[in-house]
Amino acid sequence: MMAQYLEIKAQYPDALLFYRMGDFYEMFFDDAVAAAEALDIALTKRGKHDGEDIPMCGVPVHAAEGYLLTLIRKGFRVAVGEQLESPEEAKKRGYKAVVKRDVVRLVTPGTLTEESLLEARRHNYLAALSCVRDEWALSWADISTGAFQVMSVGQSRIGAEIARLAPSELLTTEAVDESMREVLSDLGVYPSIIGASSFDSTAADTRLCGLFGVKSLAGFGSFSRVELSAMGAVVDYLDITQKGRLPLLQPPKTETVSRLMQIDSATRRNLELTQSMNGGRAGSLLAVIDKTVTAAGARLLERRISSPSRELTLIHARQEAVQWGLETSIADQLRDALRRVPDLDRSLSRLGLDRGGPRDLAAVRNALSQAETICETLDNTQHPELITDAVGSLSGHDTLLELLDSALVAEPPLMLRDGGFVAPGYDPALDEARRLRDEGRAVIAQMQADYAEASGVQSLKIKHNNVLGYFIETTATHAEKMMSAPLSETFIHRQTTANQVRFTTVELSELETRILNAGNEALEIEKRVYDTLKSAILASAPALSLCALGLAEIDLALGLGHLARSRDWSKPKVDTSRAFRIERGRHPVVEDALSRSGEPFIANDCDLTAADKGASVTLLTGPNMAGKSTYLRQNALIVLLAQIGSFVPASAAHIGLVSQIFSRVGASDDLARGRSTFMVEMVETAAILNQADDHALVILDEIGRGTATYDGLSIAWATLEHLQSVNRVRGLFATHYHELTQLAGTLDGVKNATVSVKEFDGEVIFLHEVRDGAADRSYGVQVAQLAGLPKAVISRARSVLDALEQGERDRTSPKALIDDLPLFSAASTAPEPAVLSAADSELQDKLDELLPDEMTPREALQALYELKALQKK
Ligand SMILES: Nc1ncnc2c1ncn2[C@@H]1O[C@H](COP(=O)(O)OP(=O)(O)OP(=O)(O)O)[C@@H](O)[C@H]1O
Repeated sequence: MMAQYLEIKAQYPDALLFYRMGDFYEMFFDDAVAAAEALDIALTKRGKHDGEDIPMCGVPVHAAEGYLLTLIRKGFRVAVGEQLESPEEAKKRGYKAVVKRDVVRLVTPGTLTEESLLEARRHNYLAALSCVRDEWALSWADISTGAFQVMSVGQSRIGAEIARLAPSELLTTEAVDESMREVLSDLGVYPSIIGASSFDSTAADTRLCGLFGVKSLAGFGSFSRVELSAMGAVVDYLDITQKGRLPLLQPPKTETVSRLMQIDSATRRNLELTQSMNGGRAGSLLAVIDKTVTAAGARLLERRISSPSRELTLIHARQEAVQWGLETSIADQLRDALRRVPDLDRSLSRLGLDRGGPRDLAAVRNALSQAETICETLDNTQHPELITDAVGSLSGHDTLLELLDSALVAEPPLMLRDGGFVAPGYDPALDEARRLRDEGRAVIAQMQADYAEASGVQSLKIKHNNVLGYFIETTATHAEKMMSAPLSETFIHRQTTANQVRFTTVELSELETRILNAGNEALEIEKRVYDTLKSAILASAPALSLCALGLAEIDLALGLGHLARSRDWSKPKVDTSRAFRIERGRHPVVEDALSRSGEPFIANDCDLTAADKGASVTLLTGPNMAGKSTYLRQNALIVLLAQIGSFVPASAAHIGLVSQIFSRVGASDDLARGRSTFMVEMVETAAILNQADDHALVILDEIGRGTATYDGLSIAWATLEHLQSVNRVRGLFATHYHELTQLAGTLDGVKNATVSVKEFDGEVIFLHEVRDGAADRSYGVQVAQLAGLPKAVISRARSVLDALEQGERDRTSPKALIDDLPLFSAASTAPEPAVLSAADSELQDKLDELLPDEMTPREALQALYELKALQKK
């Protein structure tokens, strides 16, 4: 057995080998050590190899999925080695023959299909990155839904595209990995390196034609060599991991960079599109706007947010669909029906890989029957084009639906091997076998009663297990009686356990054979029915995928419509101009968070409309905490929402198509890669200045703050000039360098805006209102006070600030000025006690007790005297 193990393991050096032994998957040697630690299970040993103990650990087959999930999440790949014959079959080949085993599947993060291993509302992409003669292409597939795409991409955009797709697994060759290592590790992507032959473009052509059963791929589009190579690698890897069982992939679709709004990975992170800064879905734009009720609808929304469009007709068509979702009077009825739609895509893919079960058949049936209901509700009226197309895909499945309806019970069991999912009346032979089997069971019950009476042992039971089959069981106290004459003539002893004795009888054995035969027969028939139903479903797979997409499209239109209605969003005007006018815009995520604590969000306008060939940049100054970052982000998000076809959180918006969004918001260290905060900021700024075109939207938040004041100011100054004159972008530039506001007077298309605050009694009150003009100061000290800095530090900071500002006005050098400052005043001021003195609190209590409305003038006067006295004390 060990020889067999080692032979199989040698073929999968990079994966853990799950080696099937009866009801367990066992792991040996280093695999066992690694898995025991990762799974937190006991490490034992079994036998010896080269004189050394063999480490071993194992997981029960019935619970294997949970363990697989943990291992995959921890970055392992698992080769599942199954027994390909029964021990009895093996024995026929000789007493010492080892049961045949082989790997039936390599489980990797990008090739999962199990419901429990996948996140329902997220895609699970397997991607391949290829390079042929300096041309690059990415191909990606989600085998759990069948989506399959390819895209040629310039080398500089690879990082951005991978960030958009966020694949669970990326395939490359050694050479590609070497040249892209820095970009990939920046994104936290560690590729699976596979052989260069998987990327061979000629082999890819043959492989793809074979997969789709066509002579030429021309019918799907024309693909370049590098595109073929990337697609071929995906398919070859699927072939390797699925051991020749290829998933149901849809024909490949080409995606073109120029049709999508380009968003680089830093911007994606900063805007928290599908993930918030802390890595989860909660707190992201996606989480706040997702009102879909099906998993496929949610996945469609994720796809849209990750890649907003730049095609006007498509955006308008999507807007129409959302408008329909908002206005239709039957929205609630439709959403109710959609809620009952199971995940058709994922069931289809499991059936395609022969990894499905009766519940997947039922899922297809339930989805089709809901689709029919929805189709009937929608069929007779006029709809926007997108919805009409979607409705069209819902019908035409009557024959399949009727077949599934008549063949399946309402709620089938999980496992095929348990049987019991075919409806009575569907197959006469099955009904007959089941009748025999069930009658047998009734006879057993009768037999138990008879034996109990004949033996006088009332507690006697007839039971069943997989080792003994049917047997008669009594407690050990009756053993002697049962095993002596006359009872021993009927009851044949089989087994004695700690508390029980087990018997059989000739009659019981005969009955068992009858029941077993009938049961087996029933199961065999059910398996045949399963295969027929599965084939019928797979024969309609392309139409079913379209139906799934149609349902998702309707769900998404209703979801975004619901959002627009419930949050009072409006339909933006999107065209090819260079307009950018947002009235009373809001930040959807911040607004959502504030509304939960009952606080209002202050809406703000934004006008970045640019002249034909010019730029339009607003310089935003204002105190800390006033809402500058929120304002910057909200305008970027509104554009993004507009270009996915959604309504936007504003009372009106007019947006000329944006080609790229860039944002530099907030700073983060990348110490692991030896980059300081300032370095990260400069790398990102460089990317913007080198790439932004005149249809880009750029939002920069406090650029240059990570270095000395004058260095930072100069960099910010030059950056702004470059964006205005060379890139000619529409943009927002938040800064604390008030010196920059002078540029508004000199540079065309640059204007100032500020977020207003009120100062009251030395404290700032944030109004969060953006208005024209420049701020005169940052109120940093006041904000620091709000944050709870000790009073002594605050008052010292105030005097330093006053002196510095005075110095600037008098043109004194800061050095001389600082020399003049009372350097030790902070140290000499004793920190103010944080706790009120006894007299203070007495005074406070007295004040609290007074009720002026209920006092006579005399009482009031008296109280005044008392307060005075207390204050003296
Ligand atoms: N328009 C608004 N309406 C209501 N509350 C707002 C608004 N904008 C911002 N806020 C609140 O103010 C807080 C601070 O906002 P933000 O981080 O945008 O300030 P900032 O000006 O960028 O600050 P800093 O300069 O310190 O980075 C937010 O967390 C939010 O709770």
